[in-house]
Amino acid sequence: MKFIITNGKIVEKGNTLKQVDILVTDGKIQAIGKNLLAEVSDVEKVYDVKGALITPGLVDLHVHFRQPGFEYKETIQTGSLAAAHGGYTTVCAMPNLNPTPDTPERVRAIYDIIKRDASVKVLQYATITENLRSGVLVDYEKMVESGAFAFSNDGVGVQTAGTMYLAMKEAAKLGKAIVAHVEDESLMFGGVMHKGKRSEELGIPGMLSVVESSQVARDVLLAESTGVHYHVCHVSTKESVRVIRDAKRAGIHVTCEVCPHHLILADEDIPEDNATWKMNPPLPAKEDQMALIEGVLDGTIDVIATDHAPHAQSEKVGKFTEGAFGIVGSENAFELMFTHFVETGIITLEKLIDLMSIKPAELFDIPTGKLKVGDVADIAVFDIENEITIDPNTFESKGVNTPFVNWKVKGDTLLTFVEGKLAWGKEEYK
Ligand SMILES: NC(=O)N[C@@H](CC(=O)O)C(=O)O
Ligand SMILES: [Zn+2]
Ligand SMILES: [Zn+2]
Repeated sequence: MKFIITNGKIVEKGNTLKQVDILVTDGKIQAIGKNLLAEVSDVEKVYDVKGALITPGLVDLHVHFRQPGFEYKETIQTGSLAAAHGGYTTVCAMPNLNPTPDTPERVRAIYDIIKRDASVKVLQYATITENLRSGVLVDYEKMVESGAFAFSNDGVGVQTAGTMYLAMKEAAKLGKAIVAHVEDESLMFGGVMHKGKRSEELGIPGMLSVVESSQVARDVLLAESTGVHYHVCHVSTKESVRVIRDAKRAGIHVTCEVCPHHLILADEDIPEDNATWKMNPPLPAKEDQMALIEGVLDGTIDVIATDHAPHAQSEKVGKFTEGAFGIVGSENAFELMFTHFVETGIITLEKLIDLMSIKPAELFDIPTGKLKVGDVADIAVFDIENEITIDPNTFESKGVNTPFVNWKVKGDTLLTFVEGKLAWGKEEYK
């Protein structure tokens, strides 16, 4: 298959936009240049994107696809199509499933579904411990042999230092990362939103920041001791940012991600006691949000990940204490970040592409196209001119649980190609 994307814009080093055409042949980028249409024959399809932005396909280190076990919330098919709709070409799926991928057979069974159903490249995490909650480590070597991408107990924190230490030793031996959901359950005291002025006003049980940050502090020292690549999921507090900054200065191999919702919303934006705004970690205080932005700017925070966490509507209605933790993220992450961080001048478009595509792939050695001649054609095309309104009716995900309904954004996805195959395309391009 040979096709051309014409009249696109790419971002070059130094954040300059350049108008180009891209020629894709047999899944690879064959040429990037001007007027390619005039030079090339036997092109089977031309996508005229009329000045839209072309980026390397986005890479999401953190999604929940709910299969097996919770297919009513999402499946590998719907979740991966949602990812493609968001411009993602590679995503990493968390293991809080039923059964959890804690044996090689279970990991392989998930890859069988991925092969059959997925629209984008899906990499599956194995659990750190059997069944997430047990203190028993999985067989790290066998899990890696079966294709496990890295190790995470996302959804549940590793409660004892001893278990985390032994897990890190095993992962380090194999050169694999420990990707940590940091949550000390002994400090939860029933909290369901960030503890502060807003939780008091709303009368909702508050969660202390040390629930997260005390485990980050513990874990960076364990990472130093074991030499593992330690990656912190969904960092949300100023104390975590400070500890990670210090750990990086000390030469510890720690990386971390932040979610768009923690950068864009704070606890004071929660209008009422409604589980729409409930996620873990919770929407932080304004000063945490400022520290997260500072962390992105100074490189303490390495990447943006969505933590796409679909739930059924019936699980998200009602009060904070009643609803499930989590919001969907794949389909709006780029447009929210573009609108609230690039258009406002907080970061450059080049930096956003780095945070959402280049850096996550680099940190985890994920083979993916970077929009260079010879690379696999992992490509996303976004309309950054026209404003749209976020409407869950347009979602490919089964989950519509988002607090961003009716928000006006720019950066709507037009096309997503995975290894040269159209994974998602707006009606007019099909
Ligand atoms: N983020 C959430 O609020 N929920 C996630 C679990 C997690 O990411 O910790 C989920 O699986 O629903
Ligand atoms: Zn988590
Ligand atoms: Zn998660």
